[in-house]
Amino acid sequence: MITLLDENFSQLNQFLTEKTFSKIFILVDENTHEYCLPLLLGNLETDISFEILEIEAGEEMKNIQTANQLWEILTEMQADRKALIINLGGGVITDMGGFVASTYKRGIQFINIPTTLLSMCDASIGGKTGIDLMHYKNMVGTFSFPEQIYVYTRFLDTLPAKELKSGFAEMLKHGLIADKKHWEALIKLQHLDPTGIEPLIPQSMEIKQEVVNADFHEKNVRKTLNFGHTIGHAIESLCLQGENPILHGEAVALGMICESYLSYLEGLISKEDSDLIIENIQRYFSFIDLTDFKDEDIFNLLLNDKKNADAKINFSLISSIGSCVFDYQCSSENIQKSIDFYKKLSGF
Ligand SMILES: NC(=O)c1ccc[n+]([C@@H]2O[C@H](COP(=O)([O-])OP(=O)(O)OC[C@H]3O[C@@H](n4cnc5c(N)ncnc54)[C@H](O)[C@@H]3O)[C@@H](O)[C@H]2O)c1
Ligand SMILES: O=C(O)C(=O)C[C@@H](O)[C@H](O)[C@H](O)COP(=O)(O)O
Ligand SMILES: [Zn+2]
Repeated sequence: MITLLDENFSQLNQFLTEKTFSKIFILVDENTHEYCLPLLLGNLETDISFEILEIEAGEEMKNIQTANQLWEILTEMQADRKALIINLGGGVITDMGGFVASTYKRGIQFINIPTTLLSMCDASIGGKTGIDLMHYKNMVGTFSFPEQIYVYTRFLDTLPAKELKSGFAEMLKHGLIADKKHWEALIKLQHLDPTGIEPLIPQSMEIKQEVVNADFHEKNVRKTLNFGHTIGHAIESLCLQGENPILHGEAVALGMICESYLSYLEGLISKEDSDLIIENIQRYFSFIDLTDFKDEDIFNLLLNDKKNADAKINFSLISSIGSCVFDYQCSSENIQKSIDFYKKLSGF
């Protein structure tokens, strides 16, 4: 289902020839419109008519208002159940487009063409679609697989460095939860650029795909993909409410620092491993200033995490580099200590 596209996009053209779609809707944001759509259209060979749907770029757009606008446009354009949505973009586009497709007329088909590192390695794979609600991350959504995922890594050539780094955080996560060798190969990279990262992308895609295949609906092992996200999502949500939103990968990097330290505090990993993980994440990611956030607000967000059950916060924690436990409950004292640890380390 994941295909690495050749330079003529022939696998995509073949797919469109074999199917009988009534119409194609290509969802882009302003940047993927400018940098990625020309390449797609230059290679697209199909008799099926298509429309371009463009939204503004950014996490702030991943909400019900945008979804509503897209449902309305599809309705006005009389999209029927044989219509196809092509999501051309990063995780915001694949999450949003997948959500709109999987709910419009109770579900039409969609394919993902990821254009960021983060969406290539993570967001386009696994069928989690959704939108944010009141700044709570991904609160409304569906589990719906795309028909196809087409990956073309040349899209990374125009991706801003900050966005490349954001995707790298999810790759580090894949190594930490499932594959020590992958982690070691990733941290060998001194500078992050598409050429250095590209050979490591297939392994990250494979880790994600394998976990999803084992537990599509996140009843058990899929929760490991959420390592770093319990605290990460809480901070990402708080930042989204303020003047300085941070990127998802930046939040995950912060979350992985706190949750690695928490893994140590809970006796799951040694201090040496915790230090090694944290030092390496720090090499790539600058610290985020948490001084404006109240601990109470962080804890309130943690209490709404999707992995929780029976009013208990369930963490996914590292049990060694390359393995992860889930549904792990920690003392409030240790959770607080892990946040204090980050604050102290960051020096703000
Ligand atoms: N569904 C999942 O499994 C999953 C997994 C991880 C993250 N996510 C979600 O993904 C989102 C983050 O995704 P993202 O980091 O891709 O963000 P994004 O979609 O906002 O893209 C990042 C930025 O890069 C621009 N861009 C995209 N491709 C480009 C290209 N080739 N050249 C130049 N600019 C380009 C975009 O316009 C945007 O400004 C978050 O909402 C996160 O919650 C979902
Ligand atoms: O695919 C998954 O499962 C993940 O947890 C991957 C995460 O990187 C991603 O950020 C996902 O959107 C988080 O999902 P959520 O259920 O915690 O909102
Ligand atoms: Zn993530």
